[in-house]
Amino acid sequence: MGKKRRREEEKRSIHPRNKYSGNPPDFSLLASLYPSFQPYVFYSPNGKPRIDWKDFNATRELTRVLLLHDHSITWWIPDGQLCPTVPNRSNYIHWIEDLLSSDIIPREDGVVKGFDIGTGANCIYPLLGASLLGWSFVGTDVTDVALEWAERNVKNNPQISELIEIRKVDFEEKLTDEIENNGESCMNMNGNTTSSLAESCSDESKTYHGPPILLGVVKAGEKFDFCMCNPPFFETMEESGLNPNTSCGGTPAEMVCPGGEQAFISRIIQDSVQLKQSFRWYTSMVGKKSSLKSLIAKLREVGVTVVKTTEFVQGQTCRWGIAWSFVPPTKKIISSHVASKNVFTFMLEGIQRQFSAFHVLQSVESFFQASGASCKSNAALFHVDWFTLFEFHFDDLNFRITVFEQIPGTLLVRGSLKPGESSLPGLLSSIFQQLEDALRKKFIPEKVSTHISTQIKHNL
Ligand SMILES: C[S@@+](CC[C@H](N)C(=O)[O-])C[C@H]1O[C@@H](n2cnc3c(N)ncnc32)[C@H](O)[C@@H]1O
Repeated sequence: MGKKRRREEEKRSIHPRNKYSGNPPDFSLLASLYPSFQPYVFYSPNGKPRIDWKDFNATRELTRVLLLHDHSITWWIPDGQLCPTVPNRSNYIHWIEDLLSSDIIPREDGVVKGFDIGTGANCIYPLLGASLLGWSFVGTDVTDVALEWAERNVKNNPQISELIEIRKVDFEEKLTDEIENNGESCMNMNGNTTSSLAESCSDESKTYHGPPILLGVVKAGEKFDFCMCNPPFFETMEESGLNPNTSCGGTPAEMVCPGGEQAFISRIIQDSVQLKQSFRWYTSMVGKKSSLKSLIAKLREVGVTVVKTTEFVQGQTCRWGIAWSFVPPTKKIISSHVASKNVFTFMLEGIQRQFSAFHVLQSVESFFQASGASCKSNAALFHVDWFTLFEFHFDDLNFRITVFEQIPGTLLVRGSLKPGESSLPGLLSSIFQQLEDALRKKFIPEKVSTHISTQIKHNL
């Protein structure tokens, strides 16, 4: 990879507020300051300090010294437990920070309260969130080793320990319920997947049968600003492609769950439907793009008000973040027709749920075809931050219509002249008005349409 490309990759992979953005860990400096790190550092022929990323002891020691040096956190995990990379994990924290400070949903003041699903022995998110941003956390887990070490990691940091509660997911009772209601569960009492049970669950491979995640763990009346989760991504250890004893560690209890991430996050979605606004934002990491797409489809079905996604590039791997909310979005009253000389836009709000951006695009196409124009549609692929982009060209006028899906039920329709074109803006404006009328008529129930246009009138 060329230098320029590598720099671009690095830029893409790290959040601008991340401590390590433009300032990667200096192994040489760390080795000189922390003698215990020294044995893991070697120098490549060009004199660059390196560590062996396949050596669990090296990655664990790096995490330990980074947390100590840059965050004043005292930290440790036992052999084989999942070892987090500090810069990567910080990206997720900063993304949540962005969500909380955006005005997508109304902001709230006060100490931010987070809920870390499956905090692990490493307890990385609460430790980072509390030390970087002063957030308070409930961190949950199911395994004894995770709970014991998460507690230790909190207690060893008295400067933030008041901010973090480690909560055991009490699933013995629930397990009994599950057995009564659903037959067998796929987890044993220590949160490990037992192979015979896992096999017996394979028929319902995408259904989660494990311990509770949010419902039954969140206490009555509790409110959180967000939940976050680095879920067990895989259905089997083979799928994870990881040897539990190498590199960044990861035991089956940490990496695997029957049905994989799809089942695990689907349960979070199910729980969120019950808990609704007990959380302002529900979020999770997602490991596969295919899961991301079907999770977004599920979210549409359950009627969330907002969905956001992001991409986390982590070395060779790419992960996604998904966030949703049931809090009504901050209403942005946008003038029905914002027109510059060459760009025309309007919002379609309150679209009936059975219609997607794709249906709107098809109608745009039919609208132009009906008037004899020749057009070519191009459904481009799904993008970061969940807007779906479709383009098509109205050849004679060299006009492009783009339909952006902003949040479920709200689309932005944008029409623009191709760069360098100076066609007849008056004509375009009139065509665009007719298009808006046709789309409103087709996709927006009359009541909503009247309500929105009244609001627009009052706010102009
Ligand atoms: C991939 S690890 C993530 C650990 C840590 N958060 C990190 O990012 O490195 C997933 C964790 O979820 C835990 N877990 C599995 N099922 C759970 C449940 N129902 N509730 C809470 N934690 C669970 C596992 O024990 C494991 O520690």
